[in-house]
Amino acid sequence: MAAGDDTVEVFLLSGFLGSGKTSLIRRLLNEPALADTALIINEFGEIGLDQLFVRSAVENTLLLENGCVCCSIRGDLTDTIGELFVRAGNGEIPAFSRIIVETTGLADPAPVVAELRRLSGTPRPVRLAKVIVTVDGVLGPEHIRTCDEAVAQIAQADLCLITKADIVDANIVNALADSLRGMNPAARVAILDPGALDIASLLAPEPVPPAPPRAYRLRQGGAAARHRGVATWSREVEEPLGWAKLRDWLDLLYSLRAPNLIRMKALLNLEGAAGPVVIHGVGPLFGWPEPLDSWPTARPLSRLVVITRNMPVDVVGRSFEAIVTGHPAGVENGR
Ligand SMILES: Nc1nc2c(ncn2[C@@H]2O[C@H](COP(=O)(O)OP(=O)(O)OP(=O)(O)O)[C@@H](O)[C@H]2O)c(=O)[nH]1
Repeated sequence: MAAGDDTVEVFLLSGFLGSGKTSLIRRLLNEPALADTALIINEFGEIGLDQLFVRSAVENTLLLENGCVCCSIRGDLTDTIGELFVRAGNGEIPAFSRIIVETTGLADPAPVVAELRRLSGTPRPVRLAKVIVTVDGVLGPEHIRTCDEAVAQIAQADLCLITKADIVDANIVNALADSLRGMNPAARVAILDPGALDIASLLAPEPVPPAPPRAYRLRQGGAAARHRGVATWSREVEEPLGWAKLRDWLDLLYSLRAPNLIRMKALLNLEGAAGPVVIHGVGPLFGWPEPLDSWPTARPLSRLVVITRNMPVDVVGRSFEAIVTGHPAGVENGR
């Protein structure tokens, strides 16, 4: 917020599925300097998980549900920002001076930017401060090559932030940075430091763009509202799940369908585990299961989300029921 000004700054955080948006938010919200931040999370799929992973900000967090902010729920963002003001006014949530909006990993930020610029009538002025786009240091080049959504996000960025530089060769990161500068010369390109966060640099206004963005062509003619071939399967399970069966299911899914699996995330209530366990799949890559200290849900509960492209999503649900829960194949449990 500028000195002497009660303007609320909005930071729009976009970036392809699994590129590190939620991880960055978790780090940002651990910073005392950002305590006065409200968070709006938009997730693809019917069961949201990210809000559970951002525990420290939970009281200041609102979800944008029912679809992707760039296509199906335009206008809802305006309403959600209004709701933040109402809740802060009622004392239901702490006062805030900045808002971070996390889009889905498939969102085209352009219509969201347009909506934020049109925003009026709020109790305090609201101003879009900048668009930050996370770019996956490992899979970014592949996303740029194959996914219009990733290209549209980079094109809208004021700041492109390369993540996962801690697990990629520096030459690959530098080549990715060069290609981002080529795609959007108006954006600053930075590499996210896996150690200390440079908050000032992340949140500071970006300098005047050195050159207008170069025209670029999307392979399918645009990203917003298209998300072609994308489908989501999500499932909640009350009873604890067996890790061996889950692993068998994941092995089967990933050995047969890896190219079609663009994102998988799960909060798991595993038999014999002391607490919740989180697993992430980003493209064909799978991370180690990560234990959480405590349940972010009211009671232990597994939540799984799988996002696919160009594959019938019922395959995911049927194989899950057959291998993991033992319910007969074809029972409609997925949502
Ligand atoms: N090594 C490493 N892993 C990272 C980094 N950032 C994110 N990850 C991992 O990448 C996976 C996906 O990270 P998220 O933060 O959930 O990605 P996201 O962009 O919020 O994902 P969606 O909400 O599905 O779009 C997780 O396993 C993270 O731990 C990073 O800078 N370095």
